[in-house]
Amino acid sequence: MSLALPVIVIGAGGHARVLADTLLRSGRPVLGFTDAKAALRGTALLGLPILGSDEVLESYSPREVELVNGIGSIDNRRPSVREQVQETLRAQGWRFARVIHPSATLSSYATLGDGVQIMAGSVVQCGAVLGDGVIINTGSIVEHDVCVGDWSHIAPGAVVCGDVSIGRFCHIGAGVTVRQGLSIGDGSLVGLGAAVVRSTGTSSVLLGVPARPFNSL
Ligand SMILES: CC(=O)SCCNC(=O)CCNC(=O)[C@H](O)C(C)(C)COP(=O)(O)OP(=O)(O)OC[C@H]1O[C@@H](n2cnc3c(N)ncnc32)[C@H](O)[C@@H]1OP(=O)(O)O
Repeated sequence: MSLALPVIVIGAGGHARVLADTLLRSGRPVLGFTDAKAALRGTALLGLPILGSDEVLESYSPREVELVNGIGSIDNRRPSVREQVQETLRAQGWRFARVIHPSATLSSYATLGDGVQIMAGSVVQCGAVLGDGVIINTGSIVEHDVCVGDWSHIAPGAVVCGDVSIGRFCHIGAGVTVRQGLSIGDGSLVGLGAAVVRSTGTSSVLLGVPARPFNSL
């Protein structure tokens, strides 16, 4: 992957704007955003054009441009639009760039999947393994040897202590704390502010301090 290639951000919502802002701050050229809403075509965000729907990508070559997935995720619903869009475009030959904010502290001994996004002020410590499409959002902490599975989102201000294993397609809500050494199963949702003190199985919904399973969401 060439870091010098310009990028197009897929989507034009809040997450997309934060990513574009981060890319510009990193000195990466951004050509603009895609968005399916026809009315937005030709308008601008952060001084960058909304180019049109994803069909506009036909005018560009994957050899000359990379993509950034600007579609956020706020829950554990599957299939997520974020994942579907990226996998569809990847199958067409597009590469998804990683986005790492210059203020993030990222260990050289962490392992990053395709299209990982590490936002402002976050910390990822040595031995961490982040899967494809993972978001480490603003000001969150991913401690040593944590594994975060593909398409999971660590929301702003969450703290994941050492040796935790988080499955694929999980949402770890804003301000959550996860005790060291625990496992959180694939497809789980931890509501904002929770303190996770026990491991959980797949598709769990956990709320509160200490976090308890919640079955009616
Ligand atoms: C950059 C960004 O902004 S990234 C986004 C970061 N945001 C997050 O991480 C938010 C994660 N989402 C949450 O925590 C949500 O509150 C959810 C998913 C747990 C629940 O959302 P909804 O399904 O809309 O549920 P709703 O708000 O209707 O609440 C249902 C019940 O659960 C309670 N509840 C909701 N969230 C929580 C929570 N985090 N902890 C404890 N109780 C909660 C509500 O009080 C309500 O209880 P009631 O029925 O007794 O009144």
